[in-house]
Amino acid sequence: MFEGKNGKINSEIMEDEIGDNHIATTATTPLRDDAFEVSDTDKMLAIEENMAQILHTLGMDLTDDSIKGTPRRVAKMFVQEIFSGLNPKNMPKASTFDNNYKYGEMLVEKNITVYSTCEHHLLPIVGRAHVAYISNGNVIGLSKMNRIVDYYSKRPQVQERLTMQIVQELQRALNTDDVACVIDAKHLCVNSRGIRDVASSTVTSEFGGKFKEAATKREFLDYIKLETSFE
Ligand SMILES: Nc1nc2c(ncn2[C@@H]2O[C@H](COP(=O)(O)OP(=O)(O)OP(=O)(O)O)[C@@H](O)[C@H]2O)c(=O)[nH]1
Ligand SMILES: [Zn+2]
Repeated sequence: MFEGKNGKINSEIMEDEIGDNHIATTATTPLRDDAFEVSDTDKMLAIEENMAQILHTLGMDLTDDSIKGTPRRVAKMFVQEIFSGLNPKNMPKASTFDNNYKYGEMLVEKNITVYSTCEHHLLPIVGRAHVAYISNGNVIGLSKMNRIVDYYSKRPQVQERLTMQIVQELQRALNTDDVACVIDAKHLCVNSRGIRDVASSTVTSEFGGKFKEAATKREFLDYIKLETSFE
């Protein structure tokens, strides 16, 4: 289930396999069919070579002490850090438990830090995700929600797809449609170059199941407005 198949990975494949269970798979990362045929080590070697070529083309002296390690550093950072969510081996285990205490209200995990990378310019996307679900018999470890956000963030992304992938993965893990996500993030490609609007941020949302209903949506949006401070 962790093999690439028609450019889809991990949960995207599983989503297809459970067929008409609940949601349509729409938010898939565009990957080549042979994306998993090259090892991480070989990917890093190829990226290092290409990055050295880019810096050389820009006129940089790659024998300089300060930048001679840069191609390798960038390759390692791409594969093992900022794009590590492309490798299904890094998919967090979404441990779920029975809802023994019969908690029946929504659970909101808010202010989850998002560090992602815009796939159009390869510049950072930095912001907050707010995720909620209503249990259908299962509950999930709180930190797993943060980990799922982090995993899908560590891909070249557009914010719309990131928002939908988080919801889809939680719907799969919790076996319910009743999941929602709002992301508010700054795109450095908008803030620091191009239009250079440093003030603007982008809000995206995905509301599944009961969260499409006005009262439930309102309750979620009200919770995420709470200013929590424990200092
Ligand atoms: N929908 C969407 N667009 C994004 C996201 N991140 C970056 N973009 C936009 O992608 C677009 C790419 O447009 P292009 O015209 O091809 O690129 P560009 O010439 O660099 O555009 P400017 O940024 O306007 O200078 C830009 O408008 C970006 O702001 C995202 O997460 N979602
Ligand atoms: Zn961009």
